[in-house]
Order: sequence, then structure tokens, then C-alpha cells
Amino acid sequence: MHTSIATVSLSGSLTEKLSAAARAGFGGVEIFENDLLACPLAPEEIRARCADLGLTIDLYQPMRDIEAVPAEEFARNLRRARHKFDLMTRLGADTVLVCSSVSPQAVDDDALAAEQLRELADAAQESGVRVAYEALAWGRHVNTYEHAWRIVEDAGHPALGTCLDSFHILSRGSDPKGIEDIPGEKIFFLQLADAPLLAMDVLQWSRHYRCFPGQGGFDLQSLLTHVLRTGYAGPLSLEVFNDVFRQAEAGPTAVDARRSLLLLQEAVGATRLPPPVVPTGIAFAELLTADAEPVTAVLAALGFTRAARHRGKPVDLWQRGEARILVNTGPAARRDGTRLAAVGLESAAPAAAARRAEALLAPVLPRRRAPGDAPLEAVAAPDGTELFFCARGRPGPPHWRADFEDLAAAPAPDPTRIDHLALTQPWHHFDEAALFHRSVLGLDAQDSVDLADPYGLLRSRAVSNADGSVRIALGVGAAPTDDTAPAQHIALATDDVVAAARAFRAAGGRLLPVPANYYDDLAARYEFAEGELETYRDLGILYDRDAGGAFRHCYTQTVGRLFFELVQRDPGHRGYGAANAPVRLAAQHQQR
Ligand SMILES: O=C(O)c1ccc(O)c(O)c1
Ligand SMILES: [Mg+2]
Repeated sequence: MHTSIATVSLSGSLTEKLSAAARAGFGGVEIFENDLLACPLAPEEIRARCADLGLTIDLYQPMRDIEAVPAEEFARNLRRARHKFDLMTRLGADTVLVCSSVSPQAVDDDALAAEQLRELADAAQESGVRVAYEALAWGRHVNTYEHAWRIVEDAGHPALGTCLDSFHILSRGSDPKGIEDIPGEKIFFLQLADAPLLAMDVLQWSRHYRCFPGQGGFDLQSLLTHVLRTGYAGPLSLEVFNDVFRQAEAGPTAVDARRSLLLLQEAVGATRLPPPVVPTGIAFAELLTADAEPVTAVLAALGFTRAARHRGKPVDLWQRGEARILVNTGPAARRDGTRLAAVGLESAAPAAAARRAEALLAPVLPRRRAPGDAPLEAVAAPDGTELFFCARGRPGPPHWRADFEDLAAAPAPDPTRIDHLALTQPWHHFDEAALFHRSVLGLDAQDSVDLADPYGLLRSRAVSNADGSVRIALGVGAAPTDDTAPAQHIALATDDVVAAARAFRAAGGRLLPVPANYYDDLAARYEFAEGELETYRDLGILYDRDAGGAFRHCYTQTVGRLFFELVQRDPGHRGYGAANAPVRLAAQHQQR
């Protein structure tokens, strides 16, 4: 299926947009007039550039306020249009988009609209181009796809068809089933965009908040299914007006865009991808640090022991129970402070997991392994975190463990394991990260939550597998700055957070202190056993509860960009302590 993207969806100059679209694997583009006007290249040169990049120009857009206007106004519009048809001939673009009029001059007269569009189509046909008429959701008289189609049908001109845009259809709550009443060959173009479900003016919503399919709340799968049932065989094109994408780098945005389209194609059965292999556990978390001492001191206080050392690399395995943390002081560590750089995901079929990731455009990483090392399939997540797919090692140790030489006797049985990892996303890749983890890894995403930070707002969205053995909290500062960006953390699950916190403190660890006001509020909200709250207050343990039970948690000091959390989760609890996050974030700011 031919896929396309509107240049308005990407940042940069026209040539940068074209390169990004081609590199991401799109077959064509919709050229936005403003991008062309600002481009130093002649239309013939743009055409040649597209041809070199393997891109077709599938649409030129938009023409506005053409139809249902007084005769002398229409004569001027037609003159303007003929200019554009000539331009399109030079560009090699054969379809032009005409938006339904928003002009105060436009009259509510379908017969006039049809007649003038017919005349426009005549002129287009003379230049060898066709006209696709699109209902804007805020069009003055024509603002539904059914209405635009009625006018096109009445006009009855072979060079006039309709353009369907999922945003305009779904934002107004129109039923997309009626699309099946339109003959496929009269749908000249299909634009796809998702959007978060917001209660706001539809024009502002459209111009600022559109997003790629799968990243919002619209049912694009059903809409596309209706469109394909008509026999539509034209491009699937993304037209996404979005304030974040306007600022983000075009290359990654184009990849995100194409991944979303591949997933939509998969969902409607238009393409087959290797199926997801849902990870069954966290094999390890890997820290990169130039100076291991501060972080290993915290690990030691948390009861981890240095259990093994990699045979060929400066990587130590620290372990407690089923929680395994690799501390890597290799050359890659020099650039930043201590950070969580890689995650080992236990997989029933590592090669198949990597094949799906690759099919969904995740960069496949070189294995960086010495001869004899266990093969590890690895890909990069959008935030650069390396994801290793590790064969399950039950019974017996996991395969990757064979690359490590034991330094200590096997650790004593202990219920400690990794409850969740919290990864910081670059501010402009948050929606991409959620879609990536859902689609590439087959994890389920919870709703995103906004958390108040004293100096900003933090957005967080958790993804997890069905039994909760893999949980990742994706977080981002809402503003394009690093100042309020959350640090990363590793949350360790324990049976008894009070005992774990006490042991940590007795071993010299520092816990994050929590204000007394928080505990006064807790006392008002919940009933506790005698002395329980005092214990929590003493240790800085936070408390939350949902229908599935309680969640008790506390935090260590921060090392570099990293801190640890101790978590006691009742089996049915699905949360991550979101209600406590503002208090925790404020306390962390206080500590700095
Ligand atoms: O917001 C607009 O003006 C606009 C322009 C062209 C489109 O295809 C569209 O969906 C919206
Ligand atoms: Mg559109």
C-alpha cells in the first residue's frame, strides 16, 4: 500500500522534510503550499529531488474558499486556481486539495457549490490534474464528509472527487460507516490523523493537537476498514498538525509516523508483521557510570552483592534475589553521569522479538559481543535505552549469565525483584514511547497521568505485561526543558518495606525524608494500626491504595540522575504511587 505524509507534519525546510520522509520509508508526500513558497528550489527541482528520493508528490494543498461564492469572486478564484494547476504540472503533482469554504462570503447553496466545483474541475482537467474536495470540521456551510460527498456527487465531474480526513470525520462524531456509500474511485485521497479526546474548539484541536494513529483516542482502525471496503486504492497519508512535531527533529518524527501507519495497516489486515513476543520478566537493568562507587554503595546498602563480573567487559553484576543490576563502567559511560542505559527483557523468543522491533523500525543494535558470548538481540527504544531480548533461563540460569564469572556464592533465596523501571523520555517523544512499548513489546498501556512538580508538570504513563512482571513507567516533563525532567529510577519489590527501609538505613543508606504534613493527611484519609503511621513517618514511607489493595513505597537518595525505590505492592494493586508523586518530587527538589 502506498504511504504518504504531509510536509506540515514534519519540522524543517522542505528539503529536510522530504529527506526525512524518504528515509523513514514513505512512498510519497503531500506538499503544503507554505513549504513550497518558502523553498528556494524551482518546482522542477523539487520534482527532481522527490524523484531522486523515491517519493511521489501525491497531493498539493490546500486551496481554500473557492466554492459557493458570488460570480465575480469565483472568477478570481478560478484565475488563482489555473495558476496553481500550472504549478502542479511543473511539480508533477496530479491531485489538489480544496478545503470547504470558511469564507463569510460563501453562501449556503449546494447547487452553486456543485456548479462552481464542476467548473473548477473542468479547468483542472485541462491541466491534467484532479480536485479532491474536503469538508473541514469548521467549514462555514460544508463541515461533514457526507455533505462534501453529496456536492461532489451532484457535480458529477470525472476530475472531481472527495478527500476524507479522519480528523474532520471523527472530531465531529460523524459515523464513518457512511463512507461505504461512496464509490472507492470517487475518494481521491485519504488523510489520517488521530487526536487525544479533548473538549475544545475543533479548529484549535485540529491545528495543534493532532497526533499519529494509535497515539490518540480515535478509532482509526474502524474508519480505515470502512474506507478500504469502498475499494479505495489511493495513498494512506498522514496529515498531522501538532505543536510538538513542529519543533522536534524531522527524522525521528518521520520514523514515529511510519511506525504508527504500519501498525494501523497491521490492525486492518493490510500488512503482516512478525507478531509481538511479550516479555515475561525483567532479566536485568544496566547502569552506565564513570564512577561506580556512589551507586554501588547504595546497592550494597540495599542488600545487593557483587555476584559476578563480565568475562570481557568492565561490567559487574549486582544481585539481590531476582533483582539483577549491571554496573557498566565501560567507555560509553564517560559522557553522562550515572544513568539507566539498558534493560534486559526476558523473552520466550528473543530473535522473533527482535524481528518485530526491526519491522517496526526500531534500530537494531550491534551486539558488541566477544566470541563465545551468549547471543543477545538488542534494539534501541525511542529514548535511546537499549533493550536486550534475553532467553529465559528457567530452570537454570539465563543464557546471558554465562558471560559472567561468579565472584560470590549463589545469593540466598530472597523475594526481592524489580517491581518497575521508570525511564525519562525526551519531551518530544512521549507519545512515540508509549506506542513503541505497546506495539513493539506487546505491553498494555495505562492512561497517562499528569503529576504536579513544584517547578513544572510531569506526565507519566505506565506500560506493563499481563501478570505485572514487566512494568515500565514512562515519564516526561511537560515543558521542553530538562530542568523539571524526572530522574530515572529502579523500584525494587519487597515483601516488607518497613524491614527493607530499616535495613537500608542501618547499612548507611539515606532515605528521602517526607514532611509531617503528608502523614497528617494520610491519617485523615485512611485508618492505620497503632504505631503504623509513626513508623512510616520515621522512614519516609508513602502510602496509596486502590481497589486491588495497598502500595507502600519509599525512596533512596539520588545518585547522578538515578535513585531507587522500595516497593511493597499488594498483589492486586495496579498503581505506581501517582497520588504521592507531588510530595516525592517536592522532597527531591528540597534535597538538591
Ligand atoms: O487547518 C487547515 O486549514 C487544514 C488545511 C488542510 C487540511 O487538509 C486540513 O485537514 C486542515
Ligand atoms: Mg485534511
